Amino acid sequence: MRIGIIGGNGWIGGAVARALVAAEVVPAGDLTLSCRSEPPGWLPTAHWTRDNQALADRSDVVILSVRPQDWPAVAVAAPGKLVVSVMAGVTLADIAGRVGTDRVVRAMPNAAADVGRSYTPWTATAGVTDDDRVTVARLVGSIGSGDEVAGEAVIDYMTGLSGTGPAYPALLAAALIRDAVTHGVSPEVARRSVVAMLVGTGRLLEKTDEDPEETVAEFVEYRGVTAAGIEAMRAAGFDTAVSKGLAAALGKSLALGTAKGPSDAA
Ligand SMILES: NC(=O)c1ccc[n+]([C@@H]2O[C@H](COP(=O)([O-])OP(=O)(O)OC[C@H]3O[C@@H](n4cnc5c(N)ncnc54)[C@H](O)[C@@H]3O)[C@@H](O)[C@H]2O)c1
Ligand code: PRO
Repeated sequence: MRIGIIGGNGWIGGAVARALVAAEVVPAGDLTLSCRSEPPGWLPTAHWTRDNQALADRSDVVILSVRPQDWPAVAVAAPGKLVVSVMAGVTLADIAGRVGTDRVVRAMPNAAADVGRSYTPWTATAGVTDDDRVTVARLVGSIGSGDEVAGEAVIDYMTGLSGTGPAYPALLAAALIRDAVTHGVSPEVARRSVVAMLVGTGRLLEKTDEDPEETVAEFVEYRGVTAAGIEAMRAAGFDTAVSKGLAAALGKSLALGTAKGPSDAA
């Protein structure tokens, strides 16, 4: 199987490229990566090109990883081939029509792909075969875990949820660290303690399979220090702020699908 990544020099395209080779889904020589400028120097044995049509012609699977705003300028035909898009907002029908195939998948990874911990939901057109699903599961498995989900509405929503990857936990972490530092904790200790909290939380939730709602309830029922913190955060609008943030992210995700013009101008 030969794989091509349009936008292979980007944040996500590059992470996927390195993961595919590391997981031995494809040898570097069978990987084609397109970029708009000089090849960056990593994966030197992959085939680098500026010609997206040449990339599609020498690949069995084409991954689309340009920003949604740059998609209208990508002219590429991959008739009948499996095309996997990671682009926010851009629809299956748009891709199928432009590329000329009925085998299209929309997958939504996140930046933890860089450390093999992306959660990547995906959905497929009716033309996607059982063999294609096995291929997509291998692609997704190389950067972490994922699930096939029912329809594009779920992908559009998940773009603003799991697609944001480390962003919301980092937002919480930054607020926690800022507050700790204003209370006299050294920045190094604040950062180390908060990162340990995030990693520890992830590992605990994974290990116990506990619903986070139960974790919160357990601490609230304990009626101690943590309960006081949780209740004050909720009274100050924590849940509302999260809902509003997710609604804004969904709105942007839908709007990006109809975005026009180069990302540089966005
Ligand atoms: N960054 C994320 O966390 C994230 C998460 C999920 C999905 N995505 C999606 O992944 C896609 C890529 O995002 P990114 O963050 O990697 O962006 P990026 O800007 O880092 O990478 C995009 C790459 O595409 C290149 N490019 C643009 N037009 C091109 C063309 N015509 N031919 C070849 N290369 C071209 C750019 O030069 C750039 O290197 C986007 O559609 C985005 O919605 C990103
Ligand atoms: N990260 C990209 C963005 O912020 C796409 C989904 C999440 O647009």
